[in-house]
Amino acid sequence: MFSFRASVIIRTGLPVKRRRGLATASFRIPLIDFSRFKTGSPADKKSTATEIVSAMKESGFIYLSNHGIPAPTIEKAFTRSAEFFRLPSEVKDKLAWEDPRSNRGYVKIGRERVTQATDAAEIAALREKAPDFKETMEIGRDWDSAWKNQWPQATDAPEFKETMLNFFQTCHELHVFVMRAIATGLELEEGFFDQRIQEQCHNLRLLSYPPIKRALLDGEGQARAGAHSDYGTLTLLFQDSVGGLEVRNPHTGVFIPAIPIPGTIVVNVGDLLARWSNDVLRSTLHRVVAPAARLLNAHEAITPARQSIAFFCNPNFTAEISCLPNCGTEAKYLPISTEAYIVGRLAATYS
Ligand SMILES: O=C(O)CCC(=O)C(=O)O
Ligand SMILES: [Fe+2]
Repeated sequence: MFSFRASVIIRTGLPVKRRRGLATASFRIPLIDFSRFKTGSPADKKSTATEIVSAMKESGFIYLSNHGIPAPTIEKAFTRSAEFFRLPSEVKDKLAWEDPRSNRGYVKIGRERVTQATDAAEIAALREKAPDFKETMEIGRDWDSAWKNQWPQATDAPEFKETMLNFFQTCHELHVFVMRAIATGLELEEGFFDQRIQEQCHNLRLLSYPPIKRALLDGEGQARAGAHSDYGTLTLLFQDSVGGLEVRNPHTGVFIPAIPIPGTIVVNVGDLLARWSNDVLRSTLHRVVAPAARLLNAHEAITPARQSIAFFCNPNFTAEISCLPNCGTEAKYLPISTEAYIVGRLAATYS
């Protein structure tokens, strides 16, 4: 599955005019060996944390290698996810996503339109004109007292539930480590975030981008997933070898491919962590476009199917998100609870 050639750093090298002269806008998504933080010497640990935080200040995106999640665990999650999406529509539709407060269930193609627009009418018009060409399955913590996951029957999707619950837990644990690295890199106490993220208010999203005719993706504003930022602290993104994820260089506005690198996880900062850090850390726009299409015949081309899994990490829903220490002297934003922020964003993007 993960068979693409690896490349470590992406640079656009485009010149950009800054207030004080001309600078080269290099845009990097660095590849960071996370074992140096988890098991390295104190000096290795500190330098890795600093490297992560500087990348999160600059591009908001990193590739993490040696992250500790075994390849077979990821492969199993991809296999079970693919099996789920192959179920008949009638079966999946019975598990439909219903409420942004729950944010659980199956989202069929066209129901979500990720965007930076905030006006509900504008988003509805975009969804009508250029919906996202993807279907997703959203999974939350399974022990929530108010909201229940929408599990398929075990007879329809054997081992789906167990696999996804294990994967959820595994991703949560990695998230805790990455947040420790961020705390260290921000010169906070290493465990600063631990108590603020332990309730696992996260969202595991399985994504399936079906093969589609190239012509359908050629419309204005049309992408497999429109340009957007994520909402929470961090996103852990697992992608197959097809490609299509692009990240916007904030200095030039140019989107550049975040090509799949075998064995790595793409980690990006979400809006809530950017807000928490008073915009010291950057939540960067990204999108999914269709990779090169295969010709069906002389007139039509088809893009290959793509699969990815995003683990959207959130602080505890009741956590108050207000300017972190060491992130400027003046808070740019009013304090807000995680829940108020996330539910507000989700309510605007779904039909
Ligand atoms: O599928 C991908 O590679 C990215 C998906 C994504 O950015 C999202 O769901 O927020
Ligand atoms: Fe995203």
